[in-house]
Amino acid sequence: MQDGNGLDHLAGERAMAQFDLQAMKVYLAGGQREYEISTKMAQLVANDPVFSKEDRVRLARKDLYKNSLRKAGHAWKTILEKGLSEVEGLKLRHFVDEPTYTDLHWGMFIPAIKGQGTEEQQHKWLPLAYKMAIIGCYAQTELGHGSNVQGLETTATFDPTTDEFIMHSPTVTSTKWWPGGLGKASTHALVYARLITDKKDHGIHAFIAPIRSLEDHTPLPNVTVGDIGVKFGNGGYNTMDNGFLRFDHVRIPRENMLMRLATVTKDGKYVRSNKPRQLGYGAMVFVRQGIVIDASIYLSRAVTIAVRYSAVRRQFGNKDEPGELQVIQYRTQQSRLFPLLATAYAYRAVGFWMKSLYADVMKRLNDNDFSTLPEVHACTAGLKSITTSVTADGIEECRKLCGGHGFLCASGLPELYAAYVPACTYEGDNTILLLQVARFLLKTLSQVSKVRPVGTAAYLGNIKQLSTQNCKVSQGHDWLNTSVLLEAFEARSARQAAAVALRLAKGSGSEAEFQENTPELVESARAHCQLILVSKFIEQLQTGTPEGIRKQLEVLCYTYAFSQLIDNAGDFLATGYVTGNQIALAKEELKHMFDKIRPNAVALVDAFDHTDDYLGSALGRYDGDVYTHLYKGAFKESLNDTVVVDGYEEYLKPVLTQNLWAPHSKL
Ligand SMILES: CCCCCCCCCCCCCCCCCCCCC/C=C/C(=O)SCCNC(=O)CCNC(=O)[C@H](O)C(C)(C)COP(=O)(O)OP(=O)(O)OC[C@H]1O[C@@H](n2cnc3c(N)ncnc32)[C@H](O)[C@@H]1OP(=O)(O)O
Ligand SMILES: Cc1cc2nc3c(=O)[nH]c(=O)nc-3n(C[C@H](O)[C@H](O)[C@H](O)COP(=O)(O)OP(=O)(O)OC[C@H]3O[C@@H](n4cnc5c(N)ncnc54)[C@H](O)[C@@H]3O)c2cc1C
Repeated sequence: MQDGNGLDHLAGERAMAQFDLQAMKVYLAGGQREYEISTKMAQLVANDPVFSKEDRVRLARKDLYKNSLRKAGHAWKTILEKGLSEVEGLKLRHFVDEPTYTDLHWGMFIPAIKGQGTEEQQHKWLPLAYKMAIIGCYAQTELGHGSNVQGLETTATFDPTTDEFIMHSPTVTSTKWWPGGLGKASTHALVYARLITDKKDHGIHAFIAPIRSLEDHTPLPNVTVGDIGVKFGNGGYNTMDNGFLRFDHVRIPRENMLMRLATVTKDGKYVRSNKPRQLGYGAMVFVRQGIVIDASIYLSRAVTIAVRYSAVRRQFGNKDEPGELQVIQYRTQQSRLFPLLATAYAYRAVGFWMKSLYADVMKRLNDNDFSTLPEVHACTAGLKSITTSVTADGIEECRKLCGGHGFLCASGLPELYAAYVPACTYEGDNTILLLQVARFLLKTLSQVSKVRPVGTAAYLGNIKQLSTQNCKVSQGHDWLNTSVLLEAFEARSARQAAAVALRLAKGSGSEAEFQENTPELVESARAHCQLILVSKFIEQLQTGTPEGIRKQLEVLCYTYAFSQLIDNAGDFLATGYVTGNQIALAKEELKHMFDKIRPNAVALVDAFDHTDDYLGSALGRYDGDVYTHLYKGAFKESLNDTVVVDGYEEYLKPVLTQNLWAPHSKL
């Protein structure tokens, strides 16, 4: 056993680092100011006992939820008392590190009002929401429909005699089901419902419905509301009160319909604005763009745990070296772990770019320029899908990389997975979102001779060239030319999209044919998104990365790109752009990259700057003192509260003392 005397068991690893760690920390934080805020908020949370994460996986649901309410209330009080800025508040929430009702209030309720409310409505609702005098949630999904938003059943029928909407849940399947914060905390719900005026159905619109009394928090008359039940895993997403909601002819004022995109007048006339109705999905675009950086953060946590532990853990050995080998020395461990490390870096770089993409589209929308909206939708939907799927799988892979100890909650990995994996479903099921990207690609290709594709789809403008010329790589180091690398990803994506588009074009255009081709459409969407990820990672590196970290970032970028190339070799080969030999050369280059990462691995995860408090992992501790803390941790287990277990007298003793076995027994 190691000594547990506060020594840095990873000091030798850290001494090998070949880059400027501090500069990397600042880069990953998004700048010096962000880095300072992050450090300050991490300490603030770690030093406040109310925010302790201890025992989260052992608490019963009621206690877990109450504790989460306590933390959220305390966080809000801290924000007000310390006068924290918006960025500081967001960081504070980040380090508190558990899903709670305030996420939906700030993350979806408020953005939806901003995006879909008129100025007058914003003036009415936003001040109340900003001071949290009301708590809002985002009630879109129903028991019967989530992905198919147009299929929602809740109705909002206008009654001109009273100037009100009647909110109603006509069927069991129309029950709102899943909205976070709805179950127990919210006073108001942003409800997506079918607007009906004069017996005419105008489709889905957004309404603000009060659901609980502001006096005593009881549900308002004819509102049935509650929590939907325990979810996957211990702790994890169970701190959130995902809820159900039914309306029985509940009346709300006409002004509670968000009317920026469409209006209902006092006399019941329905008037559409000239803005695209897709702006009604704006809150989803907002959250999806933020999910990419979140993916990087979650993946980096799992990778930090797995890298540090792999440097501490020793198994077997060889004739050439004394003692057992660190498991990080094994090529198979490296080939599973280092691409995930590189992926966490890639998603960070792309996440920064997504923020600028989102800022750009918002600016354009304010100027009534809707031209980039389809591309931004495809981008946010696609990257949300890819990054969450890879991250969820990556956390699970890191658990396996930590062997048996990874399966213990003390590793921090089971809870991390439980908290993260719903990201593959919420904000749009990942397959549904890839199909949206595929539709965008088909549309872009169908117009390519008339409309020059822009932004992330610009390469489709070169479809002829990309479809005819082949990869020029003849030696391994040819792959280190980023233009060559990018062209491979462009050609593979363009060819996959063109192949499925051609097949569809030859058909009758029926929905059945489209359905038949959805697996290929999803693959082509994935190829397009992988291209975006590789190209934006490269682009970010080429725009002013500090000298002290550039080399390492380049290594990570190649590692990411080569592992994508190899993992998807079947697709690359099938398009005919690359040969088997070229893939083999990329494999060799990837191994060279692993050799470059190896001495820097621990420092590269240190650069994510996750505190021990935030990681909550005995395996991922900064000092690497894994075994002492696993051992100490066992004594916190409630089964060990007594030496002789509760239940011994009733259930164990009889087994041990009554001789129930009989010779004729079949046992
Ligand atoms: C500790 C406490 C601290 C306290 C202190 C407070 C401090 C502050 C804390 C702040 C915290 C903030 C954190 C924020 C994080 C937020 C966390 C969020 C957690 C997540 C919870 C989950 C929420 C949800 O899941 S909400 C529900 C999401 N639902 C979906 O995503 C449904 C998926 N379905 C769809 O998106 C659509 O229906 C779709 C895309 C399938 C299309 O359906 P369709 O019906 O076939 O198509 P249609 O609607 O007719 O449209 C076709 C047309 O429109 C284009 N389109 C579609 N979508 C969009 C879009 N989003 N934008 C633009 N365009 C779009 C589509 O491409 C078609 O175009 P054309 O082909 O050109 O016609
Ligand atoms: C933790 C969590 C929090 C959530 N929070 C909220 C919230 O705050 N507010 C809110 O409104 N909602 C929320 N949701 C709901 C969430 O947005 C939906 O669950 C999500 O959009 C997926 O929809 P669905 O459940 O209807 O899945 P379904 O669409 O029923 O998907 C089931 C399966 O069918 C497949 N499928 C469906 N349609 C097609 C198709 N056309 N082609 C091919 N395959 C298809 C899907 O890929 C999937 O594999 C939350 C969900 C979770 C898990």
